[in-house]
Amino acid sequence: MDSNSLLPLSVSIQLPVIDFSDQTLIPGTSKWDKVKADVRKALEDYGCFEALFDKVSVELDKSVFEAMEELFDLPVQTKQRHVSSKPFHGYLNYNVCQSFGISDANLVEKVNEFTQQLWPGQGNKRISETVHVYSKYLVELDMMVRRMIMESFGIEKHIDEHLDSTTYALRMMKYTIPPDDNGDDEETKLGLRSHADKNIVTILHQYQVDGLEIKTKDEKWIKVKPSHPYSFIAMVGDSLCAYLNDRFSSPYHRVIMTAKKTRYSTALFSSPKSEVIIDSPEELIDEEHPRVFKPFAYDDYRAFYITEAGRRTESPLHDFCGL
Ligand SMILES: O=C(O)CCC(=O)C(=O)O
Ligand SMILES: [Fe+2]
Repeated sequence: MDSNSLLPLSVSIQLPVIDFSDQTLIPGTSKWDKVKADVRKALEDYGCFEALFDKVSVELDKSVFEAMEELFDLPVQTKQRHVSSKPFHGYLNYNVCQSFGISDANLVEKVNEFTQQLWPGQGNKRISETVHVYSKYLVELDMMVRRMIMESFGIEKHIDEHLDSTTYALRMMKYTIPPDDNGDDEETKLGLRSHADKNIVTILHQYQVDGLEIKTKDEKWIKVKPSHPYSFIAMVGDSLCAYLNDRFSSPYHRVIMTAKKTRYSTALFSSPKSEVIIDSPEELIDEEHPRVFKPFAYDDYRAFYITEAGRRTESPLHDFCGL
């Protein structure tokens, strides 16, 4: 059940912490294989894990934070100039959460288009560079994780095609402090409602202020307490679960604003390109693992998700394309 309205008590436990910082972490090494086994186990157990990744330096992290402060401080009419035809991209403002969703944030010209929308004529070179470099590093992390996942299932021959089948978007989010709630109305602390991501992999990062919660397989909400201020949460989305013939489940997660502090976060999403049909490789289909989903296009799945039926169901993926 999607328990938005009930907000049961959550517990603090540590997600598995996996270190991607090592420069010698390269495919084919024993270190790589060890990390790969940890990734597989964590994703089977939780659908997500905490990643340490020092390519994003303390300075870069600070620049991203400052860029977000500057962007969200712009007048609302300016922020609304960032528009997109894609759902959940562009500038959004819903309840306590505002967000900028930048398509193809790993491509410098696309980030420039974003800052040109906000500062017509001149753009903002500093913010463009910050967003672009940050996104490029997070893409590296996403690619390592996906490569490891595919190797762990013995589907190496599909890696290049799979990595090439996605695009990347960066979402920057600001959650303001919810209005006072008379103490017992938990629902007013909801920053982002419970959902599972629809894409391939999401790399989340929160700035100092906690709030992310993840639902475990036994239906307990875990408050995510990163072990390190610069770590990331890597999480699988429905499209990857479908591609892997249901070997992983995408975790339900939400944001609860209990800290009474403004919260900033970022999310890098890898998502299937529009023309790609998501279809499990035949290596993952056998007697023990019969085919679970019909092949589908991501855009059609997203279109289903924003319908009333898609929003209401607890298992949109199964309802949309389950066999
Ligand atoms: O702000 C966060 O930590 C979570 C964001 C999220 O789950 C999303 O954008 O899909
Ligand atoms: Fe999410």
